[in-house]
Amino acid sequence: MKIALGADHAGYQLKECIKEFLAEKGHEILDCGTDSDISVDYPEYGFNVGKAVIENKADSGIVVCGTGIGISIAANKVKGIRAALCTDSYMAKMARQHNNANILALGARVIGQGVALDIVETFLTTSFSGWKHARRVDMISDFEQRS
Ligand SMILES: O=C[C@H](O)[C@H](O)[C@H](O)COP(=O)(O)O
Repeated sequence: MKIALGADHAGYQLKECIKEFLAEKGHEILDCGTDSDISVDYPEYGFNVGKAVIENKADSGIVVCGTGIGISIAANKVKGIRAALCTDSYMAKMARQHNNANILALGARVIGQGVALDIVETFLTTSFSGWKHARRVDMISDFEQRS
């Protein structure tokens, strides 16, 4: 898979760690920045990853900031993006099975590295269940299109 990664300064270290983890598993990485832990503004990186996914430059995206909140809000402003902030593997599983999330958001100041990598693994290996969940996700997409 090709995965777009983005983070602010607070998420930079975890992004680098995820990058290494994904590369070891043979995934292709599209690094949307930031490239150091010098203070930056998270919205830019959320928008960049969101756009990369919507423009099919990546199959899926991962965004990281201090809490995962700001960067997920930003990514969700890109039409068609369903970014899910997850703090454990169960949430990651549900984000894919029930919500067909196309971006995973993580909080580098909230969870440890081991938990983060478990979440990433679960997110990337779980499929959307469809069925009644597709109807609900379609309701969100329809609302978004009408807005
Ligand atoms: O939701 C926002 C993120 O958690 C940011 O990473 C955080 O606000 C950055 O804070 P600071 O600029 O104080 O490091």
